[in-house]
Amino acid sequence: MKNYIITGRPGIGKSTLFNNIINTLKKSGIIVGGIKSPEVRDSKGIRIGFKIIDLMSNEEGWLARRNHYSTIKVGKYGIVLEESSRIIREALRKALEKADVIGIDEIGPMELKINVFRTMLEQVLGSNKPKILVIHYRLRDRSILDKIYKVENEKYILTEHNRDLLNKVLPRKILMEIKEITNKK
Ligand SMILES: Nc1ncnc2c1ncn2[C@@H]1O[C@H](COP(=O)(O)OP(=O)(O)OP(=O)(O)O)[C@@H](O)[C@H]1O
Repeated sequence: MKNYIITGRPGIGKSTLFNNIINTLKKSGIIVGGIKSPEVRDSKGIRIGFKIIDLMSNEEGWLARRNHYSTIKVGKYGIVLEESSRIIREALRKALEKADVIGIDEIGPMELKINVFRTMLEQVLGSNKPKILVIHYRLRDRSILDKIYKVENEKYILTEHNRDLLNKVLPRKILMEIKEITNKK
C-alpha cells in the first residue's frame, strides 16, 4: 500500500500540511491512527519541549522537555522515556489493529532514539495500510529509509513555492485515493 511522504526544511509547514490531511480524512469517516509530536513553547515563545499525541484517542504526554534529566538527550532536550514510550506503543498498536490509514509526524533522529518508536515503526512500515509520513530532512537511517521506500510511494518536498498549492490539493487527492481502497464512499 502506498506511502505518502512529506519532507522539507524545518519550519516550512510539514506539520500544518500533515494536520490538514489528517483532518480531511477524519471528517470523511476514515479511521486515522498514529502519532504526532508538536513542539511546545512558553508564553515568551521559548521552545520548552515536544508533546506526543495519539491521533485516535487524542491522549497526550511529553516526548522531550528542555533540561529534563534523561539517559537520552537530543541537544537541550531530554526524552521523557516512560511516558512517551507508553503513548507511542498504545497509539501505534491501536493504529495497526483498527485504522484505515496510519499517520506519523515525524520520523527523525530524536524519535528514533526511542526503542519503542523504532520497533513500532518497523511494524507500521511492514503493514499493508496506507501511510502518511513526515520525514525529518536529516534522516539518514538506512534501514528505516529502505523500509519506507520499499513500497510504492509519493514524496512531497515542501518549499515556500509549493506549500499553498499542496495544502489546497493534497488532502482531497489523498482522501479520494483512500476512499477508493477502503470502500468508504
Ligand atoms: N502554507 C503556509 N503559508 C504560510 N505559513 C505557513 C504555511 N504552512 C505553515 N505555515 C506556518 O509556518 C510555521 C511552521 O509550520 P509547521 O510547524 O507546520 O512547520 P514544520 O515544517 O512542521 O516545522 P518543523 O520542521 O519544526 O516540524 C507555522 O507558524 C505555520 O503557521
